[in-house]
Amino acid sequence: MIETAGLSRAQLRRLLRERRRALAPQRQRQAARRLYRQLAQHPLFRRCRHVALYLPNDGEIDPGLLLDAAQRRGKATYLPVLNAWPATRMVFQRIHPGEALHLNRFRIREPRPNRARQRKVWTLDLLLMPLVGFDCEGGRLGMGGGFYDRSLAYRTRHKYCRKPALLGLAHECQKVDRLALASWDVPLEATVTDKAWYAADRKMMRRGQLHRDPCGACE
Ligand SMILES: Nc1nc2c(c(=O)[nH]1)N(C=O)[C@@H](CNc1ccc(C(=O)N[C@@H](CCC(=O)O)C(=O)O)cc1)CN2
Ligand SMILES: Nc1ncnc2c1ncn2[C@@H]1O[C@H](COP(=O)(O)OP(=O)(O)OP(=O)(O)O)[C@@H](O)[C@H]1O
Repeated sequence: MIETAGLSRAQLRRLLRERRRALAPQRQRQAARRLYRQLAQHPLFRRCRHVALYLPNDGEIDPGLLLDAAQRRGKATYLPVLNAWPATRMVFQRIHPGEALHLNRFRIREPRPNRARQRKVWTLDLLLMPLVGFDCEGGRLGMGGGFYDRSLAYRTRHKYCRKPALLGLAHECQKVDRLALASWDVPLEATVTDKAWYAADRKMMRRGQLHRDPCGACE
């Protein structure tokens, strides 16, 4: 496991991105299958009706099998869509199997913006987030654009809001000893890797319940 002491967020991001990009295609496929096995039968995934995922980029662990399973099971599936530059907003838009995609400004595939198919993030049940790095306490390091942080900023105002459940997805080799929380960081309920679940509240997590109380303002 990487020790973060003495490393800046930028240095850590570079190191961890190199690590995940270095995984051979066969290792990536194996990790994706293992990730699927970790999550597909978990109550948080089984019960969710509206789930946002991502299409893998830059060596990220691939949630494609979960996307297929969610669609087969009749769940509504969403992908992140960036608003046109210079806007810094990211929204979640429903995606159907076989839908045409284009490349966004970071060359990540996403659906063409269509307001009618977008859903407010706090009305989703489950958000599966791509991680660059993570710790065992819900700490998360992303690509550094602040897109997920800004989308989730409402959670710092409504601390007891439990929607959506936030699960980070990562390769095991992206685990670090400790990530300092910035004031805008929203902790994850858990991170799921190809090997294990890392949750601050393990018992609740196994039962598929979240440790937060419902927030009336956000229901
Ligand atoms: N698969 C996936 N989709 C996603 C995200 C993600 O992390 N993974 N995002 C999560 O936020 C958003 C895109 N965020 C990004 C933020 C920064 C960079 C970035 O720094 N990219 C370049 C350098 C910048 C450039 O080309 O202008 C790089 O690769 O270094 C990429 C994506 C939306 N979609
Ligand atoms: N709620 C917010 N409002 C405005 N700016 C924000 C907010 N949250 C984060 N940011 C900005 O986003 C930038 C990136 O933050 P950080 O380094 O934590 O990225 P990250 O968590 O790795 O990225 P991401 O959220 O895209 O996965 C920071 O410079 C911060 O100022």
